[in-house]
Amino acid sequence: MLAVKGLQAAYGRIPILTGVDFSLHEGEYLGILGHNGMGKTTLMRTLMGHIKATAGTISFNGTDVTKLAVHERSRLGIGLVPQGREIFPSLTVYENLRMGLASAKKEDLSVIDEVLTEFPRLVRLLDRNGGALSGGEQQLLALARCLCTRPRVVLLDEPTEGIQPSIIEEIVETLLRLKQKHGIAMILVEQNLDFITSLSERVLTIQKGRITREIMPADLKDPAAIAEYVGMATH
Ligand SMILES: Nc1ncnc2c1ncn2[C@@H]1O[C@H](COP(=O)(O)OP(=O)(O)OP(=O)(O)O)[C@@H](O)[C@H]1O
Repeated sequence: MLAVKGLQAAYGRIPILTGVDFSLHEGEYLGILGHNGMGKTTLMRTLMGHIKATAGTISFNGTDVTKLAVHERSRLGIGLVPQGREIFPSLTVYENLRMGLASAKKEDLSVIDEVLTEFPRLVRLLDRNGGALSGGEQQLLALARCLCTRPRVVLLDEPTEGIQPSIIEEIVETLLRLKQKHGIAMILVEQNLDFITSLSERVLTIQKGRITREIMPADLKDPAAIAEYVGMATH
């Protein structure tokens, strides 16, 4: 579904992605684990088109999207839930969801109702300002807003950052439901080992802007082994 080959990206003259290679299968949940500053967010933003690739290719369902604009990738079915969530704090939950329709050719409000069936917690909060939600509720809103673009692959950047464990559980359940019911594929970038292992079918590790290891599904049952591979503490 997604094939990334030799992908490079930089901030000015500073290279950050130094040759990323991986592929994602239809409907797959793929985890990417890495320490701070290893290039996870840069990778997600380059896949979405917010950062220009300096070399390499990104192909999505057979189309080369490497040079396409963000809205064009969005229309093809790539969606990003950014790190930090980027909720509009002074807009209501409903208005935030409506922003998710902005890249569509024609605004179809029924998409919001459809998406909300998977987010019962948000239905009770539709008139509340985004800024008055908890971190976990904002994360659910950011995910729901992304789904309003009707993506076939969602790029989810550090969704558990600063979020209470009880709502992390709800995010996990929501993501599993999306996979089972809608077959959406997902790339999950995380530092939370438990979260990533409970959702992913495969996990890749990233170090200094390149993929260094693929952790097989059998190994995902042993978080201690994974922690050792990536030199991380279990959460
Ligand atoms: N706008 C920018 N200008 C210059 N350098 C940047 C910029 N954004 C990030 N960097 C640098 O690029 C490197 C990779 O950053 P990136 O945010 O992709 O890492 P990350 O793996 O997502 O880290 P984290 O887990 O802390 O979010 C870091 O060294 C960071 O300081």
